[in-house]
Amino acid sequence: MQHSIPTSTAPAKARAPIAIVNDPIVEVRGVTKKYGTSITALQNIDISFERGHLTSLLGPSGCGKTTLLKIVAGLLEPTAGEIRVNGKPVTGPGRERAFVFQDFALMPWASVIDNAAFGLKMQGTGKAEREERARHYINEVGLSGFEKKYPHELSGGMRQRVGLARALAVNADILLMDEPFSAVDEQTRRKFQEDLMRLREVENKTFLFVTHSIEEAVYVSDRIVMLSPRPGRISEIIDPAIPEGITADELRRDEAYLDTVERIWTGIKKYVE
Ligand SMILES: Nc1ncnc2c1ncn2[C@@H]1O[C@H](COP(=O)(O)OP(=O)(O)OP(=O)(O)O)[C@@H](O)[C@H]1O
Repeated sequence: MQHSIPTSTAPAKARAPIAIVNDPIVEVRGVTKKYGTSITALQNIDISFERGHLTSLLGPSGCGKTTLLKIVAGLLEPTAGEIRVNGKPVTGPGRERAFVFQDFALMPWASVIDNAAFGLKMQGTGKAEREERARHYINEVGLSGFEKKYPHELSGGMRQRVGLARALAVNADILLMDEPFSAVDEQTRRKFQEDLMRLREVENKTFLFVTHSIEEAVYVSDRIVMLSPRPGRISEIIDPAIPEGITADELRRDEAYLDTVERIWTGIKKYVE
């Protein structure tokens, strides 16, 4: 794991916290998003995301996590401000960004390989090449042998892996994941978290990841961006600095881990009735 930056920053009252980023791949500049006239989902968000890192967006329900992810994906337009990816303004979805939906958005009538190859097909990649790439990533996410199966023949965890294979196959640099683990059981979730961290190392991707789970965020993230609601703003930035090579069991007893989980919970609980 690559938790290189020490735990940092204190909650700022007057100004939003600023994260130090050496090599930004995504820059969010002064982004405000209003829905209609009465809902300000995000207000003046400034944040950069480090290339090759896994950053989690965490915060109470309704603080704008999904809205921010969709704006970065180019699926939603900000009311004010802009997003830059590799220094270029975002005007819509792009090849360098892949969105992994909460429900994995698989096509029920298509086999695993066709689902995994779907993004490539949309990009106009020829059949032979897209099947080869899809097979490679099906193998990478541990689904070899299931190429000809259909989504209804798979468990929730397996469907999720197909969604991830599809996102990896288009070779996007940035994977935007909206609560990718919410629909699977705890055991599958843990296995998948480990796989995700391995993939990040092997594939050298940048992950932006929305989660509701504090423990998950602290476990998998290089950096956690905490949002507060009404209107959504950045309230705190935390770099968990979990020791490298630690097992899941050791982690749950690790003092730094427990302190970070507690600190985040203290920040969130005032919003939870
Ligand atoms: N299409 C929409 N129209 C109107 N309001 C919306 C729309 N989408 C989101 N909102 C509102 O904007 C705010 C932020 O929503 P968003 O889904 O981004 O939050 P979230 O932090 O991802 O929430 P959750 O954790 O519950 O998924 C909420 O108050 C939500 O009700």
